[in-house]
Amino acid sequence: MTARSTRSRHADGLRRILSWQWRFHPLAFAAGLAMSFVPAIAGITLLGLSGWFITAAALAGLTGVFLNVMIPSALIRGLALARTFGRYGERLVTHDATFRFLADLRCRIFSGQAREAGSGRVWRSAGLLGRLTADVAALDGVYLRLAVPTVVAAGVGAVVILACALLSPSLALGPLFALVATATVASGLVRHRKSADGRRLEAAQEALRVRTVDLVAGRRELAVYGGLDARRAAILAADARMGDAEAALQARIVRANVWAGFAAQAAVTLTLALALWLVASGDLDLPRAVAAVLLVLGLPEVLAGLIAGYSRIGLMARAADRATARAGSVETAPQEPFTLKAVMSASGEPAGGHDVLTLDGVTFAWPRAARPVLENASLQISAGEWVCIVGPSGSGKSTLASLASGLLGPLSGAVRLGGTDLAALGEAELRRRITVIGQRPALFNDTISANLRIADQTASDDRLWQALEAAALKDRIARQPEGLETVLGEGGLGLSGGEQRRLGLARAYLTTPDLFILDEMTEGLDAPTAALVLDRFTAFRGKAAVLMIAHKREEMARADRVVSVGALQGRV
Ligand SMILES: Nc1ncnc2c1ncn2[C@@H]1O[C@H](COP(=O)(O)OP(=O)(O)OP(=O)(O)O)[C@@H](O)[C@H]1O
Repeated sequence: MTARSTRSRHADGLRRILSWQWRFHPLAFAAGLAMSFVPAIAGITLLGLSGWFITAAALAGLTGVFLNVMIPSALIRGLALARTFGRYGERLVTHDATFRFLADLRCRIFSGQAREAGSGRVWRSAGLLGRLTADVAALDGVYLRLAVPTVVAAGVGAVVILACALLSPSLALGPLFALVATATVASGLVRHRKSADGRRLEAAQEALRVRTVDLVAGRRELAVYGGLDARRAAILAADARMGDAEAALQARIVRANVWAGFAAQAAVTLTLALALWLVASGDLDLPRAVAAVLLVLGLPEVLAGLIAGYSRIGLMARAADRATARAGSVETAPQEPFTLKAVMSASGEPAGGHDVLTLDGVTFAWPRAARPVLENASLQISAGEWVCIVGPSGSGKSTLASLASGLLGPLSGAVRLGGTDLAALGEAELRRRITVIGQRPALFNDTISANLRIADQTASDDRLWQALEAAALKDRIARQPEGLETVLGEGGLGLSGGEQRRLGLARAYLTTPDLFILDEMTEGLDAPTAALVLDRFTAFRGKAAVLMIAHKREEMARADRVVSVGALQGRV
């Protein structure tokens, strides 16, 4: 990719963020910009007017010339109030505009991401989630630290140049120089925004996050196998890299500030010299000369905001590229609302015939895999039918279960529920009609009842006990002094592995889906418990169809049909 195309891509991300913010909240956007001028103009005018007034009053005192003090002192009080309240109002309005926009953008990015995850193009991970939240946080600067300071610096700079030119045309030179020099420093920051430091900082932050999560999640294995020290060293290395990258970035920011400060002081010196020369030559009176110098003296405060914002433009530009790429798919993706009519016929039967689940010529490959896991796989499961999928380890059984449940989307072919493509079903509808029981249920550091009610917020205690009984766990929980209110440790600590799996089953039993998808349901259970769990599930499932990934004979014995994953793809 050429430097020019990368540059325009970066500019595009930032431009799109700004244009979205304008489109979503035009009033707040414009009001924020307008409000930002109030404290800046009031502050700089206050400085110039005060300088003029103090000098003019002193001269009037010395020479006895009449000076109307009422109007300037009233103006000074008014400007001081305008500056204070203007700054408060500006913060309120610009931050409100930004947070409203970010709330929208966050939803767009996350729903775009969910759609992509559903299409199988990417998969969810803690790293990705961290990146997304960091990107959205970085984007609050696009309006607040780039757009507002740029517009304010240009506007206030023009006002000061005009005011100085009205006092004496040559006095416009100082503020003009300050403005051009600051713009040059800012454009240097824009040119360097793709420097390796920013990318290194992001990479180190990500490594730190992922390694810390890994250490916490895997601390038991690491302690058992003696890997804690190596992990700790890896975290410290990422932390050191982050510190180095941050220091390099800060050094550039400091250099930019030094140059901008130098340029501002040079502009003040130039204005002072010109003003003295004009006073000496009798072309300007002293109060106006002081006013001009103080007007230019107030400019660096306004221009400093610009440099501070542009110092972080690289981080913002990369965040904007990633965010717009993700949220962009939401803009273009068809947002067909789910309608019950589209799926069910008047009789309540699935509209597409008697099949509950249809896989039609499904092909799927994991990113970066040499070849597809599944190629042209087809399967039909009728209402109430129990189908077992078997196959050697790594043949793609769990991948098939994820495709059938809509957690992954096929690269080609179609997966349909009751005749409707899964992609066309709303997420809530999909989860209501399909219940997935995976190999390892996610259990939270909360009470047993709260862990169960994830599946149904409104379930009564009686229903929870029924579900626990169906999962062969009722007696075990009833023995706990706190019963349903027993608090589990992180990841279900306090229950054995088999009990944790059965609690996952009990949670699934709070749903009434058309299709259960079971991935090695009785894995890790002893033979009598596995038989009990299968008996209870058989009684519990009612008319729901079942797609079961199975390794055990006892599981296959319950099925109406046993199909190998190879046979689904026409390989027997
Ligand atoms: N998230 C993933 N990213 C990349 N490749 C994956 C991912 N999950 C699975 N695979 C690969 O896809 C192939 C099929 O995996 P899958 O888990 O579907 O097999 P399986 O038949 O369920 O195996 P097992 O019986 O051992 O659970 C394997 O080669 C595996 O390495």
